[in-house]
Amino acid sequence: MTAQLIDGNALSRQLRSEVAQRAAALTARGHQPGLAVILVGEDPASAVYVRNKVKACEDSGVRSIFEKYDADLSEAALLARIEALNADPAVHGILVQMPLPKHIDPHKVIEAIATSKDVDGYSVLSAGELMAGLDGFRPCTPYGSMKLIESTGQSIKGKHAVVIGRSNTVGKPMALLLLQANATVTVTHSGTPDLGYHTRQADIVVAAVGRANTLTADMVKPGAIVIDVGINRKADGKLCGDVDFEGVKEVAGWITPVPGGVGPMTITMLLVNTIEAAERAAAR
Ligand SMILES: NC(=O)C1=CN([C@@H]2O[C@H](COP(=O)(O)OP(=O)(O)OC[C@H]3O[C@@H](n4cnc5c(N)ncnc54)[C@H](OP(=O)(O)O)[C@@H]3O)[C@@H](O)[C@H]2O)C=CC1
Ligand SMILES: Nc1nc(=O)c2c([nH]1)NC[C@@H]1CN(c3ccc(C(=O)N[C@@H](CCC(=O)O)C(=O)O)cc3)C=[N+]21
Ligand SMILES: [Mg+2]
Repeated sequence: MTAQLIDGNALSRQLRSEVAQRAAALTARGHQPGLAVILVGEDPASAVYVRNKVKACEDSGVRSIFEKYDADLSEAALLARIEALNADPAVHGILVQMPLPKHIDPHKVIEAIATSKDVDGYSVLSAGELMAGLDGFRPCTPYGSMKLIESTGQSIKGKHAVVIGRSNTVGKPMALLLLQANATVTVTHSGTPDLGYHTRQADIVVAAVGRANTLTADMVKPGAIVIDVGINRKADGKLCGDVDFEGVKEVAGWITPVPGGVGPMTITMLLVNTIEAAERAAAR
């Protein structure tokens, strides 16, 4: 192995100890931060992620309000719950786990969440704030991926970053954050004819596709920083990312593992956003 491992669990531990200090300070002033996490339906992966989020809250002194509903919950009932949480001063962040059952419009749900509590950074207004370079909640996965890149100590300015994937929650905001850090950014997607042509020029690659082995060793420039957002389940039940870790680690300069890379950082940045929301509320 020539690449250095970027340890998302270790970086999460560091950042979560800061979160815990800020949570304790708020709690001492009578403003314990609170995060509402809503899960609708029985998706097993969602259940694991939600459990991780609730546990991370408990470990950091953030109060979690976990609400689990059957898959047949009506859209109107979910919107009513969000209205109630919007109005609850003890709730500073609201997260509705995606994906939702088909009869519920995710856009309606996301836009129902008060912008001041949109700790996922999924709303149109939060996305617009990011695009405009204004302060707002940044989506947790790209935000955490930036922290992982920064943890290498390498300057981002002037580097060529290639993002694979253009979803509203990962690829697009990732590209904007890299652009804000003065990288030269290329965004690729399923319509990109020769992915390797682009990634071979990249000093930084962020893979967010949802397909194992999308990035292989022959597609990576020696010394590159490789961030693997993908979460895929192999036939043996184990998790893997979008990157052929075994091959790419022999070429890259830095690489994140799956599990233990971006996943824990997503949860950490959710806590950071929640603390930020609680601090803003306490200052009002
Ligand atoms: N670790 C974490 O915390 C998180 C992990 N994830 C994981 O990250 C992955 C991506 O998530 P998400 O962005 O929500 O997924 P989406 O399915 O919404 O987006 C996938 C993107 O990949 C692109 N794509 C598909 N095939 C190719 C290809 N062959 N070459 C290049 N691009 C391709 C798609 O292109 P097009 O737009 O043209 O369809 C699309 O833009 C998933 O595995 C997901 O589970 C997601 C969130 C958090
Ligand atoms: N409203 C909303 N916000 C989200 O942030 C959101 C979402 N919906 N829907 C699904 C995706 C996915 N996501 C992950 C979070 C943690 C891990 C995570 O903890 N991963 C561990 C492994 C977990 C396991 O063992 O399965 C790791 O990579 O080490 C993964 C993925 C958040 N998402
Ligand atoms: Mg997120």
